[in-house]
Amino acid sequence: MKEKNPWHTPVTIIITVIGVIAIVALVTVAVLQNRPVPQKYKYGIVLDAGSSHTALYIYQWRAEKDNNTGRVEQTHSCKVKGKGISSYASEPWRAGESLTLCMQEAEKRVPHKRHHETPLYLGATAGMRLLNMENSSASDRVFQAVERALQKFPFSYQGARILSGQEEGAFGWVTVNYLDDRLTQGLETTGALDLGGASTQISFVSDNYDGSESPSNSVTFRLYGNDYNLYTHSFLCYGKDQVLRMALAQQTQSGPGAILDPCFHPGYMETKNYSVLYDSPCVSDRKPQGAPSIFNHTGNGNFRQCQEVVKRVFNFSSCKYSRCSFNGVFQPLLQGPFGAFSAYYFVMNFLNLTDTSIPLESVMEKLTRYCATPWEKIKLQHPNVKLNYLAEYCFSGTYILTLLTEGYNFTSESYSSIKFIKKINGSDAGWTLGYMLNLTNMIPAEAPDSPPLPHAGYVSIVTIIAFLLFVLVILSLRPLWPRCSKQPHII
Ligand SMILES: Nc1ccn([C@@H]2O[C@H](COP(=O)(O)OP(=O)(O)O)[C@@H](O)[C@H]2O)c(=O)n1
Ligand SMILES: [Ca+2]
Repeated sequence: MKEKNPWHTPVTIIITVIGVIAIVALVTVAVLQNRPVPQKYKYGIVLDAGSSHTALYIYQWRAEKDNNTGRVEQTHSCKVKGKGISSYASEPWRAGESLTLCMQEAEKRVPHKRHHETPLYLGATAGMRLLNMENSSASDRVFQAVERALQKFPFSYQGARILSGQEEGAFGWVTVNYLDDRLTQGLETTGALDLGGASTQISFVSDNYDGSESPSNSVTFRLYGNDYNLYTHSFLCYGKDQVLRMALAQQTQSGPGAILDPCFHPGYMETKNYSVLYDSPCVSDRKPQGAPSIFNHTGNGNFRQCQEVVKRVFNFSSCKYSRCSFNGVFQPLLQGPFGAFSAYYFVMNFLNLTDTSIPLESVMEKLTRYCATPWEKIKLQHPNVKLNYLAEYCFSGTYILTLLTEGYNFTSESYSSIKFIKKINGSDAGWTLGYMLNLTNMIPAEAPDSPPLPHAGYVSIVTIIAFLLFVLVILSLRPLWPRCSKQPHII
């Protein structure tokens, strides 16, 4: 005769209730914890204070993905009216004032409730490097004025500073490879060529370069679990505007008063001021003594002769390393592909020469014809281009080809591995994005753990496991189930 255990029914009920609560709790946690957050963007603003002008860039990324794969993108850019901040050395307040319009635009573009958390950076490049060398208190005053102007805005101001040449080169390289999604994939990287008005940068990874030969040219990164040993060099004074000064300064040495310049079109003639020409540390030591205050600058449009003039701004005489580019600067063996941006793009795009599948020899022939075209004809062909910019494209194109081939040792073959680019996937190529990614720690050293399952899959699996657990609990309680609860007990 079996005696009924008085605990059977209550225990079963309690365990079942606890089980159900636990399962409901588990599923709820699973659903809530891994649920995609409603889409929310974060923003960052970088001002690129270049030697010739300042530009503002706004970047945005999804808040929940900031530590994940490359999805920071440029949403807006604003070109500051007027010249670069270094040109306001004698009236610094105007440097600050010049930024106002673009900053007001940024205030409208970034959603109001994100203003306070949006970091704002200003990075200055070669124009401020030169001003700082020439007159450091003037450069301090420019920064103070800029700082005062930027702090009036509601963003999270993170400072204004001069980037080193290495930083400028390395962050340009990070930007190009980030936008191409080469870093997360561990793919072969793209070298970066940046041409500014006052300096130029070359940065690339070369397999047979370990950084020991010239440590100052070496930058190491660990990004997404991969180590990179980057070669980078910034040539101060080798931006296209300063090289033009150097080329002119060199030609005035042969006799003051007039220059017949092969880098300018036949028929071009302007009266220029020596003091303006020599007002830069890149050329100031070459100023001839007792020269007249003005000179006649006349063009004769000859690419080959222009190339000879440009070659003279490079010094190839000594190299204490295994190999050099120019001016005794170490450069390992070139390893492509390369992306060439900023003035490289603007100039080659104007000249219709961005297609590098055209052989280098044909590019040179085209430039020869362009340089030889009379100035009057050039003006008629481009009525909307400002004349002082228009006059310089023959020189700038010649400088670019000479820098690449004679300076960096690109050959007819390796020239075709260069792409002249402005944007990659909607964002401008340049140092600004890499700079911001670095300062906001948005590129992790190690590859981020990718979720093993998307959210829906995760919820389904937890639900199935919970259900199985439930069944298991119920079955395990079977021995405790009252056998014949509906039958009258037989005593
Ligand atoms: N639409 C444009 C914009 C800039 N540029 C040139 O691109 C260069 C930009 O240099 P930058 O102001 O960034 O100067 P750095 O401080 O980088 O040396 C200048 O030589 C400008 O004249 C151009 O040729 N066309
Ligand atoms: Ca620049």
